Amino acid sequence: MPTAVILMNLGTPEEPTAPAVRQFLREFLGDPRVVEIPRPLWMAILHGFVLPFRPKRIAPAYEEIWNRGLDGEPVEGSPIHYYTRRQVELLQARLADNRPDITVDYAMTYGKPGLDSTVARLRREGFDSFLILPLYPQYSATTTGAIYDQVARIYRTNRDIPDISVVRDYYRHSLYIRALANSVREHWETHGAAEKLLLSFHGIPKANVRKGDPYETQCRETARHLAAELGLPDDRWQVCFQSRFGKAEWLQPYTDKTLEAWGREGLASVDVICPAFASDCLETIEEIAEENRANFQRAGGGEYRYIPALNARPDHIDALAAIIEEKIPLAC
Ligand SMILES: C=CC1=C(C)c2cc3[nH]c(cc4nc(cc5[nH]c(cc1n2)c(C)c5CCC(=O)O)C(CCC(=O)O)=C4C)c(C)c3C=C
Ligand SMILES: [Fe+2]
Ligand SMILES: [Fe+2]
Repeated sequence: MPTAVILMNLGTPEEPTAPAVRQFLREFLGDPRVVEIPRPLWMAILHGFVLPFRPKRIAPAYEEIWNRGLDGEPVEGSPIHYYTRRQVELLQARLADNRPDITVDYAMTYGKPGLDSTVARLRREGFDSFLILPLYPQYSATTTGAIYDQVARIYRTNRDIPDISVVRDYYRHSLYIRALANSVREHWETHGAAEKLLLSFHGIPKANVRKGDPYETQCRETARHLAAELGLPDDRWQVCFQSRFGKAEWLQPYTDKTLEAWGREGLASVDVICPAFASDCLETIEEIAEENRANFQRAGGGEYRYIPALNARPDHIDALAAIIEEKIPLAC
């Protein structure tokens, strides 16, 4: 049976302007999976304090990365959108020979194109079987959980329900770990290995983990597998969590505080990798490759090198293809 694979990523504003960022944040931060503060209180905060101010502050950061990836690499539009589309093209080409039964497409959890409209279009094209591959190696209710909600909405609003399955996580898939390890080794071959490897994962509130979100465990396991694959001793690497939002306590140690402390201690060099991001985006390019570099060096640190996300690397495409083929066995 022909199956449509839908890669899903977080999403991004339509353009790098305050109104477009506001529209994106309204949808994203309005999702109860993302912010679990009681609804009436959060709606008052979101509409009274966040949406009037944050878009104006964040739009210039989007402007910085728009049409430019890492080190000014030319990309079209927002990097997360660009790399997700590249992954679709490369996966389709990679699967073309062996798996003509599989078509690859994409959707964003927030912003465009949405899952509803992508599934509706593919159904008009004749697909009734779907595999959704969230580009989040580590499951969190705040990301992958939100995608399950959108699938549930499709079930709820269709009479003739399509067959949809979702890849819950792939944080310990051997080809994902191998692709991460290859990217670090290649980086070391070019630049030499830094004193420390910092593995920076997107954070979530600590309370979410206390209530049962397995994200932290999966991040720490990813890190252990990667360090083992690299043969890196425990004193050479550290897990941290970035992109804290709001006043509540998030997973620790925080990436920015750790880098500032290492800078103050005079660390001569650090390599930084972000294994939770399948594609470079605002949070890796602007926050990690630029802002945290400046903070580390201002505090007294030495060389700071960001190792790009797996993006369009052939070994990343191989890993995604293997995950898909394991979920959609060839019909005999
Ligand atoms: C407010 C709560 C947030 C949670 C929880 C959260 C979890 C989370 N996010 C990602 C991946 C990405 N987040 C990105 C941007 C982003 N994230 C938040 C907030 C939370 N994220 C905000 C408000 C923003 C927008 C930028 C800003 O205003 O600071 C992005 C980048 C999107 C882009 O356009 O490039 C990604 C990717 C993960 C993996 C995760 C939990 C595991
Ligand atoms: Fe986020
Ligand atoms: Fe950020």
